Amino acid sequence: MIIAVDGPAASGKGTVARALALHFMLPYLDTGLLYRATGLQCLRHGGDPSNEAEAKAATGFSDAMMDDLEIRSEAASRAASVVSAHPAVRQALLERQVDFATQPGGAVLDGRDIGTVIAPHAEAKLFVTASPETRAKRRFAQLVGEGSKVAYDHVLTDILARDERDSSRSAAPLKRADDAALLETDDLNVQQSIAAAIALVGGVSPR
Ligand SMILES: Nc1ncnc2c1ncn2[C@@H]1O[C@H](COP(=O)(O)OP(=O)(O)O)[C@@H](O)[C@H]1O
Ligand SMILES: Nc1ccn([C@@H]2O[C@H](COP(=O)(O)OP(=O)(O)O)[C@@H](O)[C@H]2O)c(=O)n1
Repeated sequence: MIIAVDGPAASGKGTVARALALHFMLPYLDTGLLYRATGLQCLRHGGDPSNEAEAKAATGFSDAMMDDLEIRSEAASRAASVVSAHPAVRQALLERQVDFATQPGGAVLDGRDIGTVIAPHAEAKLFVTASPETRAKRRFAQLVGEGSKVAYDHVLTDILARDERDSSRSAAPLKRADDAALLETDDLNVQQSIAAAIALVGGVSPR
């Protein structure tokens, strides 16, 4: 079974996707890491994330980059959202994601375009969301917990800017697939979100 989990920044899609992978015993890929690694590599090489050729060159990052602690930084988040708007970057990262999704036995992937582009035939699709303020509070708490010195207002501004960029780009914009179940997590805690996701996926009939 392929499970596609999409949604905006800090909606809880990674939390839900990891729990689904554990529950259904499937391998899991956080596709945001691929765009974050590209953005970070571009910055480290002195490139401009808004330049398509320089961003595409950065898709040749080494796997170790995905374990780099800086990948979760605000700078890497912003760079990821900028490089991800380039069709050449999305194309360069496509095969790796499709191969992961179509491996025997299935997989869980989370991102922005899993249900629409990477795995349009996924058996189960979830679109996880919450208000920008809820998401900013969660990301703020997460960053503070990791020792970052960030201001809440800055996190909210960053989330709103990423929402706008991710939704308005022409290449694979953030968009709920027509057949994706909506999971609104504003009024749910982590355990409740996970339980709701498992119930939604458990209720789908095989294609
Ligand atoms: N339903 C929820 N209620 C409260 N906090 C949550 C919920 N889901 C996720 N979180 C927390 O919010 C933060 C962002 O969640 P994460 O799953 O990384 O989001 P995303 O993958 O969408 O960016 C994490 O610290 C996570 O523990
Ligand atoms: N499948 C994906 C995953 C991420 N991305 C981009 O990569 C950025 C970082 O993704 P992420 O999932 O790690 O970010 P969070 O939602 O965890 O904050 C997003 O803002 C998107 O611009 C994308 O375009 N397509």
